[in-house]
Amino acid sequence: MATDIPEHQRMSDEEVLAQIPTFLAAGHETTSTGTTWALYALSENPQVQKKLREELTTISTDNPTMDELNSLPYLDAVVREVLRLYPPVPFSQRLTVKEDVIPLSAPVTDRNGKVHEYLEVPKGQFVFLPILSVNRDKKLWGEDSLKFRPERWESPPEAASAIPGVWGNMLTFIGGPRACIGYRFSLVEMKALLFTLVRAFEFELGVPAEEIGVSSWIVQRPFLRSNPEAGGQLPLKVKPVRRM
Ligand code: HEM
Repeated sequence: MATDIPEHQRMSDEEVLAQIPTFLAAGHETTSTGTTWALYALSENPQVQKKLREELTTISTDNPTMDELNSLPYLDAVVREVLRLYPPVPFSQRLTVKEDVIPLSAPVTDRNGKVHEYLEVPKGQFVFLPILSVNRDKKLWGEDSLKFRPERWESPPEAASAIPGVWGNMLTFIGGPRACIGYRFSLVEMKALLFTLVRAFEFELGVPAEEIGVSSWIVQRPFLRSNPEAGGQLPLKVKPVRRM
């Protein structure tokens, strides 16, 4: 236990141990799945993979520092685009603890034709947070919102800046006081993994793209449509990169 902080702020061994399942579920599954989707997107977009590899080989060490990883603009754009298009946590929800009013940026018409300038929510109401839908919304991201295009981060659309996410104008890590506490760590972790993998190997899908489905529960993962019982998987062909 840390002795350099006041006693009332110290955590007991029991409290520290109780964090482990959270960190395994919230920290490991999400980042590993995000990296899996990055390899999927790079396999489906060989020209992006090539451009990324060219940038990664400008660094002379195999063990870059965090600052070196963060200095690579195309790696940053690739990670942003992966986490926009394939957010590992596709949705969440909240339960209102008191009656409230949700302001709207523009009026909405409900299925009965009634126009709402704002939404009234009663106490005890579940509110669905559509992370994936907001990250892919054509009204926010443009007509090519479903396309994997890291170059969009050179000038992100004005409309997306209104998304109240804690990071990157997207809802991938949610926003507000209960946003993801591990997002900075996971970003640099994904960058470090991609740095090492993409410098060393070329990736191609090991099955036709139509074979790959998306299973979505808390974390969304790829699976094989011909073998859903086997659970999450992404077969890839991996070849060592030949350095001249
Ligand atoms: C790509 C990787 C990650 C994604 C997409 C992600 C996503 C999220 C999301 C969406 C939430 C909000 C869930 C909700 O309240 O409904 C969340 C919360 C949380 N995340 Fe992450 N996360 C990632 C990585 C990490 C890492 C690496 C850690 C820890 C090392 C972590 C720890 C947590 C914790 C403890 C919370 C709960 C925060 C709270 O309720 O106050 N996450 N994460």
